[in-house]
Amino acid sequence: MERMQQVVGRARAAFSSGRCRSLEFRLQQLKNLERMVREKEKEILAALQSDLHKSGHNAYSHEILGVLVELALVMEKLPSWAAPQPVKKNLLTMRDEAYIYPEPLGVVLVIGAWNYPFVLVMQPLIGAIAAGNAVVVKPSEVSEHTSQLIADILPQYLDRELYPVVTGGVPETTELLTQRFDHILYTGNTAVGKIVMAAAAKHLTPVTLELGGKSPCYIDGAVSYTHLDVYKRQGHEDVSGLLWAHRWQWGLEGAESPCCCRRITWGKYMNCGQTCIAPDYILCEPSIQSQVVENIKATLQEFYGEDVKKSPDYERIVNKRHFRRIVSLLEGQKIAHGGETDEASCFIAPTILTDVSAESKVMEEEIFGPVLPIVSVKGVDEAIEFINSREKPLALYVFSNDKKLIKRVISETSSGGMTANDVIMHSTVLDMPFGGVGNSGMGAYHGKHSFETFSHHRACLIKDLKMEGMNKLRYPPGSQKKLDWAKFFVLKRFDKVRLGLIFLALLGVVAAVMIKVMFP
Ligand SMILES: NC(=O)c1ccc[n+]([C@@H]2O[C@H](COP(=O)([O-])OP(=O)(O)OC[C@H]3O[C@@H](n4cnc5c(N)ncnc54)[C@H](O)[C@@H]3O)[C@@H](O)[C@H]2O)c1
Ligand SMILES: CC(C)=CCC/C(C)=C/CC/C(C)=C/C=O
Repeated sequence: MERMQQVVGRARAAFSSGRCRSLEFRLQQLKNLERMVREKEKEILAALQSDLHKSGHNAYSHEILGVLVELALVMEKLPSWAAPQPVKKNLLTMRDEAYIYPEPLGVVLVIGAWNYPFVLVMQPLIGAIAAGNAVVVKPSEVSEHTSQLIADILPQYLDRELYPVVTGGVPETTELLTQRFDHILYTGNTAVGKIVMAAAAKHLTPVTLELGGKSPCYIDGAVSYTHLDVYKRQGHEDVSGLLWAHRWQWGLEGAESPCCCRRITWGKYMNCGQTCIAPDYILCEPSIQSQVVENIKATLQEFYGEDVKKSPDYERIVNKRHFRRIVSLLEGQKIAHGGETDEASCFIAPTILTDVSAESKVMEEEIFGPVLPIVSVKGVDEAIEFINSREKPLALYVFSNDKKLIKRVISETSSGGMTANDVIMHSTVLDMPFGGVGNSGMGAYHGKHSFETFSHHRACLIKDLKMEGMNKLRYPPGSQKKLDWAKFFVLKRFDKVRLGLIFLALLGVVAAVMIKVMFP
C-alpha cells in the first residue's frame, strides 16, 4: 500500500509543480516518446513476439504504426486543441470574454490489456500527456515481456516523477485502485471494468472503460432488393435459384463474395482472434452459409498457406487458461473448418463453426480466439432483432451491396462503433471516437477525443466592469418590467446583421447624448 501511495504521491507532487502545464513541455515529452518508439523498435517487436508470437510485420503495423500516427497527429494539432475556444456571445455577454479553456485533470491512471499490450498503453498515454496530466501507467501482467519493457524504457525518455510505470497483477492493481486519481482509463474485460468503476466511485473519479463483448457481423446475401422484387412481382415463389442464375449470368455477387470474406477473415483471425473489435460471429441466411465457408477457407489458405502452424503471420493464444477456455467452446459444435489444437504451444487453428445455435455456450460469451460461429437468420429483420436482443457490442459489421440496408442497420441498432463492408477499420480513423456503449464500455479516446477525455473543459467568463446598468435587470428589487427586458435580451436571437444595426443605433444614441452633454 505504501509503495502505491508513494508512486501516486510523487506523481501528484510533480503535477502540482506545474511543469507539465506548458505546451512546450508536453510537446517535448511527446517528442521523447516518439524517439523512444523509434530507438527501441527492435526491443518492442521482440517483446511482442515473446508474449503473443506476433511477427515483426504484424507487430509493427498493429502496434507501432498506430502509436507513431497518433503521435504525429497530436504533435501537429496540440497547439490548436489546447488554445482557449471562444464561444458565441449574446446581448448580455457582448462586451465580455467568454471561452472554453481546456485544462489538465491532474493524475491519470491508465490500465492496459494484454492483447495489444504496447498500443493499448501508449495511445491513452499520448492523449493524457498532451492534455497536460501526470500519468501512472499500469500495463497488463499477462503480457509480461511487453509490460517489463515498458517499465524499463519509459523512464529513460520521459519525466520519471510525472509518468511512473507500475508492474504487477491483480494485488498491485487492487492496491493502486485505492489511491485517488483524477481520471482512470481502463482497457479489459467487463467484469473487471465494474471493479475499476466501483473503486473509482469512492473518490468520485471519472472513468473511461474500454471493454469488450460479442461484435456481430451480418452478411446480406441478396444480390439486391430490386432484383428480388422483380422476380417476386413476376410471381416466382422461390427466388434463390433465380438469384444464383442471375449472378452467374451478370456476374453480380452478394456480400458473401470472396472480397467480403477476405476482409472478415483478416479481422477475425488477426492476433489469433484476440482483438476487442474482431467480428465475433457471423449472421447470414442459410442459403449462403456454405459459400461463406468456402470463401473464408480459400482466404485462410491465401493468408497462412497449407500449414497455418508454420505461418509467421499467425499468432498464438496468450496462455493456457485462455487456451482451455476457447477449446471448451468447441464442444458439441459442427466444425466446418479447423479445430486442430496444441496445448503445449497454445495453438488453435483458424476454425469455422456452422449451424450454430443462438443458445450455445460459444454464443454466450466473447470468444476472443480464432473461432468463428455462423448463426442463421432469415434476413436483415431477424439480424437486427438478434443484435438488439443482446448486450450492446463494441463493434458492429454489415456487408451489403445495398446502402439503404446498411443505413437501416445503423439506425436500428447500437454499438460502440461500426464499419460497413469491412471490419476493424473504423478504429484506425483517428478523427472518430473509439469506445464502447452500454456493456462494451463508456467514454472514448483516439486523436482529439483523447485530448478531450483527459481535459476538463473549463467555462471561463471575464466580465466587463462597465455597463452596470444592464446588470440592474438581475438585481433586486424585481419587477415585471425588468423581467420583460431580461426576456427580451436572453430569449431574442439576433443574427450578425441585426446585431450590427442595433450596435450602430446604440452608437448613434450615445453620440447624441454626448453631444448634448458637451454642447448644452
Ligand atoms: N475496448 C478496447 O479497446 C479493448 C481492447 C483490448 C481488450 N479489450 C477487452 O478486454 C478483454 C480482454 O482483456 P483482459 O481483461 O483479459 O485483460 P487483462 O487480463 O490484461 O486485464 C486488464 C487489466 O486489468 C487488470 N486486472 C485484472 N483483474 C483485475 C482485478 N480483479 N482487479 C483490478 N485489476 C485487474 C490487469 O492487471 C490488467 O492490467 C476482452 O473482453 C476484450 O474485448 C477491450
Ligand atoms: C489497419 C491495421 C494495419 C491495423 C489494425 C489496428 C488494430 C487492430 C489495432 C489494435 C488496437 C485495438 C483497438 C485493439 C483491441 O483489442
